[in-house]
Amino acid sequence: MPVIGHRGNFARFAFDAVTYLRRLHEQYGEIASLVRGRGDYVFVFSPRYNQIVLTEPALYENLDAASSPVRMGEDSSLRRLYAGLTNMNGAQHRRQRKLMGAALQRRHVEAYAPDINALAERQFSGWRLGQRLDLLQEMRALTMAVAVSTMLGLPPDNHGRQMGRLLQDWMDTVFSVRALALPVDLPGLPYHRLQLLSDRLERAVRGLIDRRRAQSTGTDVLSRLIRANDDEGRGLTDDELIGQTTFLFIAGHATTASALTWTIFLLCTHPGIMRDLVDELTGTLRGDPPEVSRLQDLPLLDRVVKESLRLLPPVMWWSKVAAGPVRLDRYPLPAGAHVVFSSYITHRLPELYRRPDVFWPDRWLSCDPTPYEYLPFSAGPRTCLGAGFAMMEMKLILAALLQRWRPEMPSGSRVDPGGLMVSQPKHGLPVTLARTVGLAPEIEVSGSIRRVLDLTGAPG
Ligand code: HEM
Repeated sequence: MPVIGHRGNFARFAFDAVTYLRRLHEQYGEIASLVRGRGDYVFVFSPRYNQIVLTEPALYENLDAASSPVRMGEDSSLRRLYAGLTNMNGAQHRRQRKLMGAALQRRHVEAYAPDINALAERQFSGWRLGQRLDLLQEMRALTMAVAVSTMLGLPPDNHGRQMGRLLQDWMDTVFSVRALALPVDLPGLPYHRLQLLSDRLERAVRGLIDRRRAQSTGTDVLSRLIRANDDEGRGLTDDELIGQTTFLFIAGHATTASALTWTIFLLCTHPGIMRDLVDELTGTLRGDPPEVSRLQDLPLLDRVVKESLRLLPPVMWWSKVAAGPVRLDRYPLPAGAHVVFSSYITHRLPELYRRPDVFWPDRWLSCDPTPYEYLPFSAGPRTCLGAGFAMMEMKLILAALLQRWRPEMPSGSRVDPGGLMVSQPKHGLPVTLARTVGLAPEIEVSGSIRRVLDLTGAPG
């Protein structure tokens, strides 16, 4: 671009990632770079390239403190809070992933189902017929309550809510463009606020770790992490626990809230599928909260969730960094090159998914993609450790919500996908609550969602 050069491309990507990625893919195909002739920012879109980038974590690493755009001091609270599993590599990552994997084993995760059901019930029983609410806000509040309860062992009110707000505030600030653009620690500037917030959050998380250590029997993820030991009998240090606790909270709740919101949006715009799903839920569960063992009796719910994560994946793109000079297929890339891959684009390749822009849960009756063709949770040795948790949480919440309420969007609602990395409707999702019986009306939606969603109906 004139004057601003490649920074212009970067800004276009940052302001509207989906449109930018779509254009790049349409124009250049399965691989493209941010700047013609330079390999320091590269975008890949096909399963073949996804596989190359995701199977060799020693060559394509995750962004750590050194490669992160966030500036942080060597011995700072910000650096310790930032040291979550996703921001480390090599032996350190392998060791800590094993310990986290032990804490997030399936049987431990499934034991959280009654807590999730109770929190969902509490939220949905407070709603009133005809009430208007923003479903995105509601889903955020609910997934945050689930995160503070299951990850940290805190009650959803008072202390839990305060801790949740502090974590959320830190997360919003650390990834804010203003704090990134001007990393100067002077009173009044956003970066200074980030330092103060980091000190406060670190003190709060340390206090929580001390209390959980003293209890020694907790079943929340933090308590299990504290008790986890590697082959040599070594557990995580307090500093390591601070990074992992913060990351687990961040990883777990905004993503799941986004996925739930998009799923409800897709159901509102497809009343026939909503009706079939409500029939399946009420026919099987008869109004009861779903026990985890009954989820296997809800095949349409499974297809709806899978299809929603295909069409509107919460994490639209993710990136890796070349550990040294590498050859990506026939292209030489310098050390430190960023390689962005996008589930969003891969999930819309017509050679993999027929009529890719259509919400069509029944495609999953016969569709069986490889992990590099369907990757809402990434793929390979660094795939999301909470995928099982997220799938269970989404299904439990949807089953509880749709047995009680039918959210209806006002016809003509404007929906624009937004969010830099975690996708969500820019202006929330305003809905009115109707009774679950009967068929929802057909509605028209406007906004840029129309460019990425084909509402003409599933193939016959
Ligand atoms: C719909 C919800 C979620 C989505 C879409 C999602 C997606 C992702 C993605 C794309 C990654 C990056 C993987 C990579 O580096 O290649 C990731 C990593 C991770 N996620 Fe999730 N996630 C979700 C929910 C959760 C939950 C609920 C938890 C915790 C209970 C969780 C824990 C993690 C962890 C620990 C990692 C780091 C793995 C590693 O670096 O080895 N995620 N997730």
